Amino acid sequence: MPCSEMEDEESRHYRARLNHTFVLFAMAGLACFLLFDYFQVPDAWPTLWLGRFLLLGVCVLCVTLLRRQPRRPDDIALLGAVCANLYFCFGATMIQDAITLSLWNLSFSTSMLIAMPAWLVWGWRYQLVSSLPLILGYLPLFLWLSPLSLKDLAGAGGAYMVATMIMAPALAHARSSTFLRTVKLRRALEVRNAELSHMNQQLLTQQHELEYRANHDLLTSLPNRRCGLEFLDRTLAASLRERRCLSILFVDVDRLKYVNDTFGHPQGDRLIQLVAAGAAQAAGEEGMACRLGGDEFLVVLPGACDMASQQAANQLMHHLEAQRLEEQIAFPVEVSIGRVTHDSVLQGEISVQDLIHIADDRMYRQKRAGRHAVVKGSNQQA
Ligand SMILES: Nc1nc2c(ncn2[C@@H]2O[C@H](COP(=O)(O)OP(=O)(O)OP(=O)(O)O)[C@@H](O)[C@H]2O)c(=O)[nH]1
Repeated sequence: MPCSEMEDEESRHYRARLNHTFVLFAMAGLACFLLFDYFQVPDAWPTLWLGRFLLLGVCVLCVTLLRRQPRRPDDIALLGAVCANLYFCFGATMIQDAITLSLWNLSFSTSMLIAMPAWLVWGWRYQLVSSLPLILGYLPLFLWLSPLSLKDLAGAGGAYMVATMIMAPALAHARSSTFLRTVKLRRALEVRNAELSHMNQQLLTQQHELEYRANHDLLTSLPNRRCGLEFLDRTLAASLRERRCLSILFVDVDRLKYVNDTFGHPQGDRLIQLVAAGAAQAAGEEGMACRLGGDEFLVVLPGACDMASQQAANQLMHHLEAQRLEEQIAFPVEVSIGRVTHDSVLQGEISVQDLIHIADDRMYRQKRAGRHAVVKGSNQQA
């Protein structure tokens, strides 16, 4: 829905609500003045009451129509206001004394001056149309039907009434333009807020993507070197503190260059991905496998002593062999693994660098010894 239409829609709903409240208030006011008619205009109260009840009927009709969310709620309120002002003109002609006429005039003028601009959001034209019966009808009717003179009328709030008729449209205009400006600003604010939250969402998505890229290797989706070493650092510290075992596997793909050169780089990539999947599986739920770079991987096994780490290494080798057979891969899917287990109870402190260095060394020893195997042991066996 275009912005301007939404603005109209919102403004209309708001106007309908205000008009509805205003008519209810007007009804309460009309009912309260029944006693005024009875005591202050004893000769004509039945006629005034008849008029008041007719007017209350019109108000009920207005309320009913306003509740149906009409397209032009101001027109309905205008109908009520015109009828009320007509009644006011006729009622004034039935009053016999100047004091009561003053009260009558003041009550209506005040409601026009204060109540209407306070409750309704009318442009000056509507306000003017509503006042037309007063402007055009009051004086002729008064001169024709009232027993009082023009002098009495002048002393009974006549000047105040004239001032009211001039000021009411001006007040209505000021109120209406402020209201429309507020609606427009609120709508603009909502649109801007929606844009900002959309942009925020996009930024969050981008931030997550950047975080992922900063911590992961895109070819294998494994954590990258930095992330893996951070994990090892934390895990080693926890193992030393809790006096638990910790094992790592330094995994290097065998003959990747040969696979690249003979079967092409995509197959080389595939080999790397196969090893990565195997390493992740061997790491299990508690551990972590990361790609250190090129064809090197690190598997961190928290809590794994010698036997468990040997099992993990074997699991990796078997996984690769099984994959090769299952997918009928023509090139070798093999790795050399340098395995280190550190038992903090028996061996005390060790640094991450030393741990990796030992594992790396063992892996190279295996390479030199003919590849595709695990060099095993605790770090003291190095
Ligand atoms: N396809 C592919 N090749 C890579 C990637 N990263 C590194 N390489 C290649 O992997 C090869 C690694 O060579 P080497 O270190 O000699 O290792 P190798 O050929 O596996 O030999 P050994 O480790 O001795 O068995 C190099 O030719 C690199 O260009 C990669 O992401 N994809």
